[in-house]
Amino acid sequence: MASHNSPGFFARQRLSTPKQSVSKDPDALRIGILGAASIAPLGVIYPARTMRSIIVVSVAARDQTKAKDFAAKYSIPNTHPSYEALVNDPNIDCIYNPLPNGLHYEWTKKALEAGKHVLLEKPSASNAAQTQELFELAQQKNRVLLEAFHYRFHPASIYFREILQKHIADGHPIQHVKSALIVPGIFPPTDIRFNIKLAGGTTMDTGCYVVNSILYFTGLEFDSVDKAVPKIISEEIDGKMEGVLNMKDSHGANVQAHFATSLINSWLSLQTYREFFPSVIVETDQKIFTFGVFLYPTLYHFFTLKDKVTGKTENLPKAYGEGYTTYHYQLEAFIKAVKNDGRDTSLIAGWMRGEDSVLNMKVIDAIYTRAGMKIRERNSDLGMTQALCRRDNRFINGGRKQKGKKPPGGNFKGRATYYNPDGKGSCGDELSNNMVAALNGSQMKKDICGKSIKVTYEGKSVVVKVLDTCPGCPKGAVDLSEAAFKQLADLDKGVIQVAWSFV
Ligand SMILES: NC(=O)C1=CN([C@@H]2O[C@H](COP(=O)(O)OP(=O)(O)OC[C@H]3O[C@@H](n4cnc5c(N)ncnc54)[C@H](OP(=O)(O)O)[C@@H]3O)[C@@H](O)[C@H]2O)C=CC1
Ligand SMILES: O=C1OC[C@@H](O)[C@H](O)[C@H]1O
Repeated sequence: MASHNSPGFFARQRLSTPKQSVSKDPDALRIGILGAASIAPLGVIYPARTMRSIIVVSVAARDQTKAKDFAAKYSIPNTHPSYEALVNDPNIDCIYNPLPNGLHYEWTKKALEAGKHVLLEKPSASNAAQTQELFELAQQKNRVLLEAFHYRFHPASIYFREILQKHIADGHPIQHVKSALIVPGIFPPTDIRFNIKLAGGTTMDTGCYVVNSILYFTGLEFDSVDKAVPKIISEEIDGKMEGVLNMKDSHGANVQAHFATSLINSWLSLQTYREFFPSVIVETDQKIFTFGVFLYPTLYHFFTLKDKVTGKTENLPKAYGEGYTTYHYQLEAFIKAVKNDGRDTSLIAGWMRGEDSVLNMKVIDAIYTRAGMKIRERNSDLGMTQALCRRDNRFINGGRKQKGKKPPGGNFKGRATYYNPDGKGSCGDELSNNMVAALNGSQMKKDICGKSIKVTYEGKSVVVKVLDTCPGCPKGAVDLSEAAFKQLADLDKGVIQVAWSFV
């Protein structure tokens, strides 16, 4: 497993983006790609170039010119005029689905119904009920369906899991787990990750890896979400999520797993997450195992093992294998499963079974519920959800119309969250006073700047000055400074339902 003879950093990067394709076997699997997605080259196109057993035959995009340009750029021989045409092409064996999350269910279902094997990007669907349905259908159709948790197939992940599981089997129970994936704010606000209609949110996007790493490496059983604190950046979109999962070990003992994930951190603030970034830390009665950079082990990774008795930390050898990417090892595993007619995947190291995908989504659903947020829904369900939200908001605001320049009177109800105000708020004032709030975009007006509101929760009240706007917060909502929120509830609660009025 040690990496003494494995390729160095630059050789590994060259292996990630091969320019030429090897020649293909006559019975090579024929795979088509849904959408000219950014992840498609790394996810499938480049790894397929190094394998005789698979050929990328076509891509379909909503706009055919885009599909043709993409095909030309990546030497894909064909395009299809629509997603529908691609999944129904009898000359295609497998489909790669890297569409936005909210379209995973619909197009995977169509592909399975058309008899295709599917490599499906993470997270598998918008919620656990959809995932369950997809895997039932795959079983019914005897097709392979794999959720693309690529990191699991890399030799480094397999090694880390093996040494950890051996230590547990030797009688050392897990006492605590911590997993985090903090991505700096590299995606624009228009990105699919911030679109509720496409089932966005950081818990869906990066959080799904964090949840998966806890389940996969530790083998602990999920019990419940102890706490989930979101940073909501627009309607139902979590830019950050932190919390604790209650897990159980094989003896029924409780173990807490801390998780943290974000899509909006600045590069600088990554420093504060250095101890996590992006890593899995597992503490047993005797040792602390760390797998650093678990998600991108091809780029770089490290393993440390700290002895709690001696306090000594040992660096374990790295495990780059032949130097290929996580996506390469994943595609090899997918091909193996498809070529194995019995569909026995039990011997494929790292394999993500249907029940693992369903559980992963159940944990994500439970995190959203604990955070007081909605679980993600299918695209076509969204019309109804929004209608319900509008009704809720009318109720929250007592049906009052807010006209004119005067700050609205009356009593309001809505969601309160908290943030760390710094610099100037949208009113132009320094937010140095701790007892401040940002009012939701719908109710915030210029002449509200500097007005005080009294916010009440479970018999406790706090008076705060409105100096800022929370554009993405729903009507009725207030985003309180951390200091103000603390006077009403434990920060662990993250989201509370409050009543408030102008004073
Ligand atoms: N495994 C991994 O390492 C990674 C996985 N992912 C996952 O892959 C998926 C795609 O991510 P990414 O490649 O970054 O996303 P992109 O936005 O680059 O690609 C998504 C594709 O979906 C298609 N699409 C169809 N309907 C819509 C719509 N309404 N709005 C926007 N796009 C639409 C577009 O295809 P068209 O060409 O037809 O217009 C677009 O190319 C996500 O599920 C994400 O979680 C993402 C990055 C890394
Ligand atoms: O690998 C990844 O890292 C960044 C994420 O936003 C992306 O969707 C994910 O798959």
